[in-house]
Amino acid sequence: MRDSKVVIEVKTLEHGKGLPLPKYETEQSAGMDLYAALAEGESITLGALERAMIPTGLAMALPAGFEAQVRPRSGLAAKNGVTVLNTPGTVDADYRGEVKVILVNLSNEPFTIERGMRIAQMIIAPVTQGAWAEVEELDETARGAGGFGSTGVK
Ligand SMILES: O=c1ccn([C@H]2C[C@H](O)[C@@H](COP(=O)(O)OP(=O)(O)OP(=O)(O)O)O2)c(=O)[nH]1
Ligand SMILES: [Mg+2]
Repeated sequence: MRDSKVVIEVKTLEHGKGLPLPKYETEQSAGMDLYAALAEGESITLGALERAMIPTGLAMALPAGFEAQVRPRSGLAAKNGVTVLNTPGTVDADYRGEVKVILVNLSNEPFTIERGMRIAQMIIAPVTQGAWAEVEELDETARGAGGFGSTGVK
């Protein structure tokens, strides 16, 4: 395990004040849990198949060459059917707005989100940008144009 961590400038927005900064729950956790920065006493209830953008109260400046991925928490998915609609959400290094989590309730039971709930997790990952090299013909391979189950299921 690398012992150095990527330093991320973070700004706590007014409605995020009083909530802890996201942290790694165990020494080698890949993700930091994101807190719902709803107002005290405010709640959002998602009915079946409903979605909402949940504020985290945080804005950040990732170093160039990194992204943050917003991913579901498995506990919420397994127990409540609640997941991140656009998973993995992409936070670009040049984004300076508030990080938000698009939650969707895929269960038949209503699910209520309150301030301070850990609703998703954020993974910091390196980014590789591609550059096109346009050609008339691509090289031949054994797979060729086969895909979408061309090798079978078993
Ligand atoms: O789960 C997410 C996904 C995105 N974002 C923010 C950060 C990201 O940098 C920006 C744009 O995201 P994306 O490129 O996925 O959305 P888009 O629909 O393509 O919007 P845009 O046209 O602004 O790029 O929105 C979040 O806060 N949470
Ligand atoms: Mg985009």
